[in-house]
Amino acid sequence: MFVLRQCLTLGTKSSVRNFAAATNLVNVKINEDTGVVIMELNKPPVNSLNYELLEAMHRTLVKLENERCSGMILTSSSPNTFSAGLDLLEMYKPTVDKARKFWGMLQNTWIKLYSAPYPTVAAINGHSPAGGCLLAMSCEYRIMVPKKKIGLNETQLGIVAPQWFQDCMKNIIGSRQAEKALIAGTLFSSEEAAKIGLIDELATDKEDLMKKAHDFMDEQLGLPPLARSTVKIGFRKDTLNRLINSREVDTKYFIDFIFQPKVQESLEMYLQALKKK
Ligand SMILES: CCCCCCCCCCC/C=C/C(=O)SCCNC(=O)CCNC(=O)[C@H](O)C(C)(C)COP(=O)(O)OP(=O)(O)OC[C@H]1O[C@@H](n2cnc3c(N)ncnc32)[C@H](O)[C@@H]1OP(=O)(O)O
Repeated sequence: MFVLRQCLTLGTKSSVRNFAAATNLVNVKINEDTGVVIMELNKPPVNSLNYELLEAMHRTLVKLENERCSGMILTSSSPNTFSAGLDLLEMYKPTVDKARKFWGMLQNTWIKLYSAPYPTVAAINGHSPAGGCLLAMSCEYRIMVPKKKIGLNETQLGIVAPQWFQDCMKNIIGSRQAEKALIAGTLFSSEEAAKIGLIDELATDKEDLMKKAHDFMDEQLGLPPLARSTVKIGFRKDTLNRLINSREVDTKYFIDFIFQPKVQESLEMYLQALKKK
């Protein structure tokens, strides 16, 4: 398998097909021999998750259900950032309809990614705060380049990581560590994240990152797929059902929360600080 993959990546046998996407917000390539898909987020400069990017991801995940997808590696085309998390402009002075549509698409995308039956790896090639961390945590395995930041930092911005974001973290690093990290809104360095198990492996550089992601994929492809996915979904179903059974309430929390004047003030100040950087 390793030799086959090397041949493919070195281009001696080109069986990698671009996956026709309706937008260029995600680049999707499928290796027709192995069925492994690379989904690269491509919304410069920092892959902030707005409605359009989430919709492109969601559409891809739906499409993959009908393709011979054996596994998916999620990464980013940005040189420095995996994803900057939710697009703050979606939460700053939106209309109720726009905010509702945005949140619904975030929920849709997360449900698809978290419940994907095939193996999923986050190849985290840059910073991954808040919603970026959620995407990474929704994959089964996380590998990260050195000296970047990852975590659910919402508290530091005066907002709150929703229950399902929190559940994902708890499932990975345990309740005590998650409680501390969520209350403080900690952004961990890649090295710290590896120590507490928020990421599974540290890569030395981007090349090593993709090699390690393919290595993990090769291991998983050696397992009986039905048994593999049944165990995966068994572990994830409580977290999934908690959101699926309360989507409307979760949306109402979001809307009520972001329309508070204090929250809008915090968002405005944070956006200004980011622009001034
Ligand atoms: C009872 C229960 C109640 C529940 C209620 C729920 C309430 C709401 C829940 C909301 C959950 C929120 C989740 C989120 O994901 S919020 C977003 C958090 N993200 C961040 O804090 C990251 C911010 N960005 C950065 O720190 C840096 O940009 C980064 C380290 C990622 C990259 O740094 P770099 O130096 O490379 O790039 P710049 O900072 O110069 O940024 C480039 C431009 O991009 C703009 N930018 C950055 N991040 C965002 C973003 N998240 N959204 C929109 N725009 C962003 C930045 O302003 C720069 O723009 P300009 O080029 O125009 O200056």
